[in-house]
Amino acid sequence: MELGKLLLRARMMLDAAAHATGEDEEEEEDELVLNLEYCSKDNLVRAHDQLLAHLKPVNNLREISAPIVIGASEAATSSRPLRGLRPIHIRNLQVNCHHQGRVLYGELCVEPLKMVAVQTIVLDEAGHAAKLSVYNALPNQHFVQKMGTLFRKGLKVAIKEPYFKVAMDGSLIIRVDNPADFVRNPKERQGSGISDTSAPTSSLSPLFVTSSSPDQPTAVLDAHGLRVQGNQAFAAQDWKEAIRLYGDALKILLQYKETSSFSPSALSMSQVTKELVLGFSNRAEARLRLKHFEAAERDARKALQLQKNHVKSCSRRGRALHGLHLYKEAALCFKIALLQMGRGEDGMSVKDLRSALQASEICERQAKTGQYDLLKMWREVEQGREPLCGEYIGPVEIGPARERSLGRGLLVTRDVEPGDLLMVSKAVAHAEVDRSSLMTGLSKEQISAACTGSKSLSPVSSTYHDDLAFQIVDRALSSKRFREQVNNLSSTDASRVENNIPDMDLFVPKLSLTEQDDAYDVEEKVNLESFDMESIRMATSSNALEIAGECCATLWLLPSFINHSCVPNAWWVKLGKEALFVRAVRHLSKGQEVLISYLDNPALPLSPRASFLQHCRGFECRCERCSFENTMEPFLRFLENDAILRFVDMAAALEVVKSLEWAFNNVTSFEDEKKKQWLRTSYLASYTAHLDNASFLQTLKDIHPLETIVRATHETLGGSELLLNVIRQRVDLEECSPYVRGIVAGMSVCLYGKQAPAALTKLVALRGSMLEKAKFGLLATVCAKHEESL
Ligand SMILES: C[S@@+](CC[C@H](N)C(=O)[O-])C[C@H]1O[C@@H](n2cnc3c(N)ncnc32)[C@H](O)[C@@H]1O
Repeated sequence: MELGKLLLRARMMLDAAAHATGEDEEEEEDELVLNLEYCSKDNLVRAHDQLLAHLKPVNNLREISAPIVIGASEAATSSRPLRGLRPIHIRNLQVNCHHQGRVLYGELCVEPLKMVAVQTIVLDEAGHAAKLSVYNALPNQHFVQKMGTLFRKGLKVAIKEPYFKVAMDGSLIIRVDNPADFVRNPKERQGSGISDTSAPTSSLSPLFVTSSSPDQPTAVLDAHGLRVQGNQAFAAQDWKEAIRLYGDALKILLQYKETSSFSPSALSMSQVTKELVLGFSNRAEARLRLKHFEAAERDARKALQLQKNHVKSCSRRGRALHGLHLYKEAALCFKIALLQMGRGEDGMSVKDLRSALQASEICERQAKTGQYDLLKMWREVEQGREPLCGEYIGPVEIGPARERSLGRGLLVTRDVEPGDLLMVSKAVAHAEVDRSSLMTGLSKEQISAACTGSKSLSPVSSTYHDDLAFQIVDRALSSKRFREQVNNLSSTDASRVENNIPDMDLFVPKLSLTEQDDAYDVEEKVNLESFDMESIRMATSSNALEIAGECCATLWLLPSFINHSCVPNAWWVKLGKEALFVRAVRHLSKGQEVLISYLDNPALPLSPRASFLQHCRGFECRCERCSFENTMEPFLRFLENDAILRFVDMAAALEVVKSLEWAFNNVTSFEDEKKKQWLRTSYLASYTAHLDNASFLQTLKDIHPLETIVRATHETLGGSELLLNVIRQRVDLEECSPYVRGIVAGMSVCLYGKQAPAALTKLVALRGSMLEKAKFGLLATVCAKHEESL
């Protein structure tokens, strides 16, 4: 006790002296030394040997089963590579200090003894000694038996970022919590004397390569330490760090296995195998959290190859296969896991496994039949839950776009009817921004652009795309198949990819068991030449769907081949965060290209449509509606000038409608019936502004406003959730003509597929109220802010 106090006092005096002279820590080192009496080898060794003699019977009997203090570390653990750590001597250690960026090189100079931790003494190259306690180093009886070898007298060691402290008995010790910080036979210090630490190291973990002939316990011990650290990172939800640490542990074990294959010791190999199973299985779980399904599946499969009854790995493989839309295979894994349950494996719940199995079976049915209970699913979304939804690929394939310059497109492989489901796709990346942050710092211009729907609502649009790109790159680094899928998406210029029509097989769920993928795990060598961050960012900004009303952007793979048109023949509806339903809204003949509107609201005039596509998707639309409206630009500009306040000014809206209807009767270029419908759709907001205004309806009685706009919208867009909602709120459908009721029913089928009429009416009502809450709620907030700022 006295020894420690004395030493502390000496330390404090030296600290105070150093502060008084204003020296910085780097230069203090040579003056600030411990009282050398307390790091004399002879004193420490004598005391240690006495204790060892006293405890010898116990240590010899190897009966010590003191608890392993995993995770109970007082000091931050390090396990940084040796390369880059600067050497430090015992005499320069500071009490209660974790010497970051430093490494202590030395040699063990006593036989170890086992208390809660392994106790030994380290002698540094300057001839000073210190007590050393290594925790968590003997995780089970097997290691306890090997203690004499693992901590043998004379062993050269390196202690990374040493933590020097006063022990419970008042003596000073170096405490190591993470066994990976205790390096045996460090390569960098095989010479003698302190030199700088720039010795080259291989790309493999320094823990492994530093052992010139890796003995098994050393390898397993180091790997175990890294896995424990991986578990700590996992508990802190640092999935990427956990993956890295588990990966380092696996590298050590795999290399050991390879080099020791000629002289396997049964016991040590089973230890290595056990560590490998846990390493692969835990890494699979961390990868599942990041939705890196390909790599997670691979890890869980490897764990199962080593131990086929490992229930956790089986369940993890099931979850990964489910994420890859291989529902049948996933269900099989859950069934096997359920069969294996209760045979010694803990930490798994039968209930969870059963519900995972049920989920995969439901998705399997959906994926096979294309039948979904939409009402149930939407209700779940309304309650904030992500509905169970399997991916479905219907009658579609990738092919050349109808216009060469548009590159590739998605074509139907058979005739389809309005309302037929073409596909249900699950997102590969999703990014959201917090609405409150969105509202602060918006300029007036951004607010009015948001009100007209002409631009991304968000001034942080680029944040979405960065976020999406990071998610994609991370997953792609661990999967060749995913890399290929992403590499095949168009970047902003579709014409560059016009001749590259990828095989549909690449986008159909399939298990990739290629050796090459496995090599990425071990070597971490990924060819990034055609896969840099910038091209991924381009691909996300040109393919992700940005939904202003929900403050989010999402990327799907196969739907990314669908080109845009302001007169679409298909419609997509996002259900929850991840599922995208694509339906035909017209009859399409086999081989015809599927065209969708990328706009959240395509019932807008030319200029906001063009501005949105340019701003958010980076292209100028060449569809027939835009081409026509471009030729009418001067007239339309005149309308927009008049209608600048059309969202708040009823009179202006009426003027727009009157001018258009006048032009349809008097200007020859507007005679074509189809073009009239396009323009009415472009000015839908002006028409609907007066839907429940009797005098307006009277003024335009010649054109029957309601009939006119439902027909125009149906013919131009197929369906519009916005219009259906306006009608639901402001018009009594029972009192409308059968013609209007027929078109409204037709639009509902286009949007939600063929359903019983009662289910369709409920769906329209449910979606209407949800849209109001989400999109109109947000727009109302933006408009209120706009009014405030006026
Ligand atoms: C999501 S991708 C569609 C698939 C793309 N054509 C391909 O080959 O991969 C979007 C890109 O297609 C092109 N594109 C789609 N619709 C277009 C349209 N109506 N007018 C002009 N370019 C269009 C643009 O280059 C846009 O950036």
